[in-house]
Amino acid sequence: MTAAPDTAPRAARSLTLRNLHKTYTARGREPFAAVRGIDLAVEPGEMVALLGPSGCGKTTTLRMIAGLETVTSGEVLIGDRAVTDLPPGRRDVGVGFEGYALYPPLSVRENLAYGLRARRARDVGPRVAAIAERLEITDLLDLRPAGLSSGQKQRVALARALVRNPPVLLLDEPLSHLDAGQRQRVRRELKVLQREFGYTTIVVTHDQLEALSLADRMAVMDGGVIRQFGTPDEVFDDPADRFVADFVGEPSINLVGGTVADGGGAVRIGGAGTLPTASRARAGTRVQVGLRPQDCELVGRGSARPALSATVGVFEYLMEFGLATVDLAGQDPPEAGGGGPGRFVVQTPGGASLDPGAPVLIGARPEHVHLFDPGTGERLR
Ligand SMILES: Nc1ncnc2c1ncn2[C@@H]1O[C@H](COP(=O)(O)OP(=O)(O)OP(=O)(O)O)[C@@H](O)[C@H]1O
Repeated sequence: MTAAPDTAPRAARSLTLRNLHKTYTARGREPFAAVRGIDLAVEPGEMVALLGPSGCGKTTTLRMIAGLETVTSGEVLIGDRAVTDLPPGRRDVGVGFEGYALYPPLSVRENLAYGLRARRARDVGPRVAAIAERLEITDLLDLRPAGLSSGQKQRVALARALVRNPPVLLLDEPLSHLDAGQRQRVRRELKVLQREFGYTTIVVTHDQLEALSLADRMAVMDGGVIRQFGTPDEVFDDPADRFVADFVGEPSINLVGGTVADGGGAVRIGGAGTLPTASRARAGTRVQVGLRPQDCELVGRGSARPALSATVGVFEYLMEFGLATVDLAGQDPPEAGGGGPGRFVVQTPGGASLDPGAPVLIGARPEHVHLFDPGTGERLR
């Protein structure tokens, strides 16, 4: 009987986190709860991005999954096997972390082959050559790590994580040191490899575009908890709260104070006018209104649609689309230099151009007008 070749896709495994906590305790310092109860169910072969501001606990979470950090409480399961207390080498995960040791005395080729040899894999040479080709590091194979740039080291670290076809792959900012062109190519290759081999993948990133383009679903974290877990579309179009609405999206969502209009279904924004909303918040409720630049629609004068009156401040032409910064009518003047309370950014279709000083009317579809509690940031549905 012939054994299956080493390069065959491995049966994908699920990855489950159950009420995961991490409290750092250092002598002479207050204990610090970096991760405060994370539940996450990643499907076999799925790619999930952990996204969130610096210090929100992304790397700590990844390190606990890898076994590089002890777990204060909770469970990590790969498939149905609890791995919480296993050392990293027995978890069957591939790790591509920044600065995760490449062995300095070994060449890049030997670094890539090392893990395969340790597992008595076959076809070591061809497998190393194949992954090197795909990550554009063939010409680096005979160099030692010390002679590599940070971008080159990053691609070698990624190749080393991928060459084993691990059932679970953990990546921390895998493309951060690459230049724009290379980042795009390696990102695409990573996605192709992931589809081909079916590794269940968690990728930590600061970069929203990276998260959007790579991930099947994303978990938006803040303060050691997951605020929302969903597809990029769900998170963008249906944010769980103001934090998620504000963190995800480029340019940022417009936020302005308003009051739910008589009869509901619309929200009044000072003297600027009203917008329709799908929220069922009660008439008279004071709210914060969120509307994405991409969801703003320019309304023709004389239209009966509810809309906000504004004046164009600046217009930036960005080829495929334009960005107009407008001042809403009847609002407090915006703070000097920054987006004040009455300032909106409006994305316009390519080809359209708006002159500074021009009056405009901004409308939106009701489902795009999100209302939040001004104090807690909770979504008012
Ligand atoms: N070994 C440690 N001892 C004490 N506190 C730590 C330790 N490692 C991390 N922290 C703290 O835990 C919090 C979460 O850190 P973590 O590195 O997980 O965040 P992150 O979301 O990955 O941030 P970044 O995007 O900046 O890497 C931070 O406030 C950090 O200062």
